[in-house]
Amino acid sequence: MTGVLNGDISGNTNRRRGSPSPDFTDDLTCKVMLLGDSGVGKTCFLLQFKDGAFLSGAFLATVGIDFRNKVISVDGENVKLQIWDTAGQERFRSVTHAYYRDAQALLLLYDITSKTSFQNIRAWLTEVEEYAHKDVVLMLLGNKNDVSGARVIRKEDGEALAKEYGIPFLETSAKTGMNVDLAFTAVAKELKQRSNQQKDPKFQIHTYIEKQQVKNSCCKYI
Ligand SMILES: Nc1nc2c(ncn2[C@@H]2O[C@H](COP(=O)(O)OP(=O)(O)OP(=O)(O)O)[C@@H](O)[C@H]2O)c(=O)[nH]1
Repeated sequence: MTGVLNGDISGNTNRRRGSPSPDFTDDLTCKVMLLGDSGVGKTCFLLQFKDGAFLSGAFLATVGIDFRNKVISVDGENVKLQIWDTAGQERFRSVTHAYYRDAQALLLLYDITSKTSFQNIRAWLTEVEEYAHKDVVLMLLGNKNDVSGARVIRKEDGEALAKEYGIPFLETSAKTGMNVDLAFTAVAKELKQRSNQQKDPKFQIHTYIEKQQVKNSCCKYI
């Protein structure tokens, strides 16, 4: 929705290019990239997480790539998420490819009201395989789950596709905020765990997401 065309705006001038490892300064810094077709809701998803706000109204496609930072507390430690919002439009693809290599996590979004955006997920995963680091943390997100009347992709279809690729899956809504924090927290926990294996070696992103979803659905009825 917003957008600037940036060069290296990471601020991490001393990082080796191509390394997927999180940075170790005072806090852990992790680069997370949002991917998916134009209009699936990447910018709104980021703004909901960053500011707790939803921008409805006219849709303005992202130009190139944009980023926002947010520090969250994970198990008592600060994790700085540097979140890159990419343009979904095909014409910016060569710009965004250049950034894949530095990302430690990729959130791949489709729109549950758009069959094309779901069908294109396989193509996005091929790009991920080609341009991202092999150890990147990946998550599939079916966004716009608030628009139940216009749904064309069943939750089971999203789950099945994610299972086929062995990646975690969530349905989300950038409008209501449903599972937005959970997606980023799960990624931050996974990256933190990778940075310090001894502390919580048993952490499993799939299990964490499943447990949190059960917890959230139980809380609705309390
Ligand atoms: N109902 C509903 N609408 C959403 C949601 N997320 C985004 N939208 C709407 O979908 C449209 C596209 O959202 P954006 O966030 O700009 O999409 P994008 O993926 O960033 O698009 P590009 O920048 O072109 O890649 C906007 O009109 C948003 O208001 C959601 O969760 N629910």
